[in-house]
Amino acid sequence: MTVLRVNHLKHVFGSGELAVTALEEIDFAVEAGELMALLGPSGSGKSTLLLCISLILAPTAGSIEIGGHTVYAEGWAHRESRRLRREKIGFIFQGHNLIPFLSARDNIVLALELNGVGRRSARQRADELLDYLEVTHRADALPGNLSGGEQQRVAIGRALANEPPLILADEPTASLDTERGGRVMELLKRIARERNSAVITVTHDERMIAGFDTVRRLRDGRLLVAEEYT
Ligand SMILES: Nc1ncnc2c1ncn2[C@@H]1O[C@H](COP(=O)(O)OP(=O)(O)OP(=O)(O)O)[C@@H](O)[C@H]1O
Repeated sequence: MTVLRVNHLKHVFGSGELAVTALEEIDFAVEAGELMALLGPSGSGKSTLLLCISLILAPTAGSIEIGGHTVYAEGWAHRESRRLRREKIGFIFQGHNLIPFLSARDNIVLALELNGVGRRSARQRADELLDYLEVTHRADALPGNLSGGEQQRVAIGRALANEPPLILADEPTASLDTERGGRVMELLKRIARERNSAVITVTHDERMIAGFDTVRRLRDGRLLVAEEYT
C-alpha cells in the first residue's frame, strides 16, 4: 500500500531576482513498512521537502498524496489537511520538542488527548508505548531530567501515539553520540517492521543508514538517480 506519493514537486522561496529554487522535479512514493533515508548536503533541500510532506509548507507546484488522498495539488486539495496531518503523520524532530513541564508519560498522553482519546485509555496507551520503548522507569520524569537518548525515545513514543501510517524524522540522531544514535535508528527500523509504518528519516550521517530499504539523495534541490551517487 502506498502511504505517500509526491509528484513533480517544486518549491521556490521568494520571487524575482531573490528567488531560490529549493526543490525541483521531486517524484517518489513510499510504501507501508518502508524505511527510507533522505540524505544530502547542507542546503540541498531536505528540510524544505520534509516541511512540504509534513503539510506545513505549500509547495510552489506539484502534488502530494497521503494514503491515496490528494492533499495538495496547486493548493490544499483536502479540506481537512490539518486533521489528516494530525492522524496520519507522526513527527520526530531534531531537538526532541517535548513539553518541559509535562512528565514523559503526559507528553504522550497529551498527543492522544488532542486526537480525542479519553484520559484513562490515553494513560494506558502511553504506558504501553513507554514499555515498548524501554523507558517505563522514566515515565514520571520531566524531560529536563532525562538523558538525550531517553528524551528521543519519549519523542518517538509521542510520534507513535496515534499509530500514524507515516513517520517523519528530521535528523533524529543529531544530538546523540554514535551508540545512542545507532539505537534510535534500530528502533525506527523496528517500528517500520513491526508496525508497518512508513518511516522517512532525514540525515546527513551515512553511518546511520545501514539496513534502510531505500536511500534517496538530494543535491541542489533534485533527487539524484543511482548513477549520480558518488
Ligand atoms: N525561508 C527561506 N527563504 C529563502 N530561502 C530558503 C529558506 N529556507 C531555505 N532556503 C533555501 O532553500 C535551499 C534548501 O534549504 P533547506 O533548508 O531545505 O536545505 P537542507 O538540506 O535542509 O539544509 P541543512 O542540512 O543545512 O538543514 C537553500 O538554498 C536554502 O538557503
